[in-house]
Amino acid sequence: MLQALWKFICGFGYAFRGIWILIRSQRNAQVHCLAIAVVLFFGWLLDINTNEWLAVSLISVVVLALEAVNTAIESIVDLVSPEYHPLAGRAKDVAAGAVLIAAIGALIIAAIIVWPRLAHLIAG
Ligand SMILES: Nc1ncnc2c1ncn2[C@@H]1O[C@H](COP(=O)(O)OP(=O)(O)OP(=O)(O)O)[C@@H](O)[C@H]1O
Repeated sequence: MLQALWKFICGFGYAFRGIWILIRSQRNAQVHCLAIAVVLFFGWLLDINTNEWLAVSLISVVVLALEAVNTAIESIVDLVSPEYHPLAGRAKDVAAGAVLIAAIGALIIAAIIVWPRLAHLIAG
């Protein structure tokens, strides 16, 4: 029982180490973190409502989580296929595409939240 609990706690340690590796080594993950900080600041500044906070939080987590999966896929591909192989390239491109899809979704959500306020401001 105690051993199972210790294994469970160690699992968290490995996961936090993974997050640390992601943020320390990946420029894109650092950019995403900065973008999330900017979004949180503007969310506070624009006083967005609960549903908008939910959308912003969810898409931010999805982008960062996909960046982590993309980084893991890149590492595995580099391990098993250090030489050029079309399938290795395909795996990396599709993984990067997943991050891009989420990032485009984040931009669309940001536009949906900001646009009405901007239009209101412009209309005076
Ligand atoms: N082993 C390989 N075989 C075929 N194509 C590859 C291979 N490694 C990389 N590529 C191609 O080069 C592109 C860039 O690969 P790279 O390893 O630099 O990934 P990256 O996404 O730029 O990584 P990072 O975010 O760490 O800079 C890939 O998306 C893929 O198209």
